[in-house]
Amino acid sequence: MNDPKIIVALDYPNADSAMALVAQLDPQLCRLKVGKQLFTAAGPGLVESLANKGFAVFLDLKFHDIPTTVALACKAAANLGVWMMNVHALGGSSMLRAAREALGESAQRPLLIAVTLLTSMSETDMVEIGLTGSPQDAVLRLASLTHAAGLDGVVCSAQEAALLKQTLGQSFCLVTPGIRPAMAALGDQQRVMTPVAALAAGSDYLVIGRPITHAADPLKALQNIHTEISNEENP
Ligand SMILES: O=C(O)c1cc(=O)[nH]c(=O)n1[C@@H]1O[C@H](COP(=O)(O)O)[C@@H](O)[C@H]1O
Repeated sequence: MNDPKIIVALDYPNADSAMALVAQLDPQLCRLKVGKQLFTAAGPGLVESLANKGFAVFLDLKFHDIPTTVALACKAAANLGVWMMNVHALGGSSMLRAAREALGESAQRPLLIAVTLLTSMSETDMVEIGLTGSPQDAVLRLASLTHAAGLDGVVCSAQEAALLKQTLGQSFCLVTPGIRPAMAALGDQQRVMTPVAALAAGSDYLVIGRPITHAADPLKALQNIHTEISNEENP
């Protein structure tokens, strides 16, 4: 498979534990996501070494700050050779545009996406922070803002994927965490979907962490999901 749909979330406390998993994985089968925990513990050197091993790396640091700071952070991330990075759409239009402009127009630039509403958030959580309307309303509003600012796509729940593809077009990239194979534990995720259902709904890439990294046999868990997806795509 040349365009792996699965992004394995490397939510590990240090480089050694992350690399122990990565040693079992194949860049033809999955991409990798480095988030706040691992990046803070292991630093940019780890990101570069994953990229040098041939993995497409999604640097998930969810930048959210004043426009100039975010633009400079995006430039620094691009210099690490990542495939994709993200910012928070809640940072607003000026921040989103500054982030996008910082990456320039080269064909080799990383994809830039924005987090809409975290998949861990329920309607009750939204009310607490003053967001009115349904999760779908908030995601559509933030994704439209992101689209208008010229970004490549959003992170959203697969539950919102069909609506976003319909409204913002097929080429707007949808990256969906909150993926749970049937019977898997939900953990802190609220708005979840199975891998096959998420792709059918319009997800372009599936971010999967604990169902793979906490499995007794992580490689087998990845292969099982991969097979399930491939069977659905090529029946
Ligand atoms: O930006 C993300 O990747 C992200 C956004 C979001 O709304 N929800 C979400 O779960 N994530 C990330 O996706 C991964 C999900 O991991 P699991 O819940 O273990 O599959 C974690 O690394 C989260 O940081």
